[in-house]
Amino acid sequence: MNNNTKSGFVAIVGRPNVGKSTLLNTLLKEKIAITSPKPQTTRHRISGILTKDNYQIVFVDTPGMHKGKDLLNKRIDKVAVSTLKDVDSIIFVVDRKKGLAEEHVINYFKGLNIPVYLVINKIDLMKNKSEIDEFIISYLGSYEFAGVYPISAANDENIEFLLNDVVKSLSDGPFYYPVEMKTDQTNEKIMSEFIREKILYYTEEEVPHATAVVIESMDYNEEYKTVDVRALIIVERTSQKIILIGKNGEKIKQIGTEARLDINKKFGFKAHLELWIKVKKDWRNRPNELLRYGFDNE
Ligand SMILES: Nc1nc2c(ncn2[C@@H]2O[C@H](COP(=O)(O)OP(=O)(O)OP(=O)(O)O)[C@@H](O)[C@H]2O)c(=O)[nH]1
Repeated sequence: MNNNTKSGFVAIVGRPNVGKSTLLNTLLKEKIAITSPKPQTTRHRISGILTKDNYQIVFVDTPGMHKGKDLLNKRIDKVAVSTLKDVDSIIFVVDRKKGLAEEHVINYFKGLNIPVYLVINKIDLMKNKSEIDEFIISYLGSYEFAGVYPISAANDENIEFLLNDVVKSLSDGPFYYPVEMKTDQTNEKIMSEFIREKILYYTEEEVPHATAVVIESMDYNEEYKTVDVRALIIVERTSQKIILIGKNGEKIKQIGTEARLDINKKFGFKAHLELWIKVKKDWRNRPNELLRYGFDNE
């Protein structure tokens, strides 16, 4: 490490489903945040750490901000907002022209006095340059952005322009984390998120958002390079449990198999995964249950 280092915290914010977690994974060139085509995949604050010779950026991937009604959604919004007060700059990700939802997020930038980079994501889905220009124009005038970056997070397109500018706005200072560290999430958290990602992928309608996953135990065997994981999947109703189990238990088996493969790849251990499903009525509106599943007032 040299003595002229720069470092800082950068929040990635935006509406649900715009591609924040995909961008984080692309910036880090590693999967640390789960993604899915369903809105509101990310529920917690996740840090991804990018360290190069002379700089370290701690990216904070926030849950998608929107005006939700239940207690869980209110907490998620609160997490995102409190994050903004603690960072050096903000990457604001959008995937459509400005509407009320985007206004809702932009309102939180006012008075912060830090650079906000406007990222127009998913340009691979746009027809031509004039469509991209229309997007940009819809945002001009609503806030003085430090820069505008049309990108494709999924295809790793134009990311370097954004990264270069983010690096320029870092302050001189020491690194916050050891150089080899890529995330501040615990192994339990990463595993439970891998399981939740498969649930999001394989279920529809109300099931994905009525689900929480908790790792109950995790036993490593260093000699044989194996890990026994026991995970609890919480749902709100018996009908949701039945959907998750699937015909002849096929759905839960598929979820378990795919999550296990992700865990093997990430940790280099051979995982044995035991999944249990439990019904907890209305857990998303019960403060004690939220605490138990890791949704504290972080
Ligand atoms: N075509 C295309 N799809 C993308 C791109 N970036 C992300 N996506 C897709 O958009 C969906 C949402 O991506 P996420 O990264 O989970 O979005 P998010 O903003 O983190 O979502 P929340 O966790 O709900 O806040 C996924 O299906 C991604 O594959 C992109 O550049 N192009």
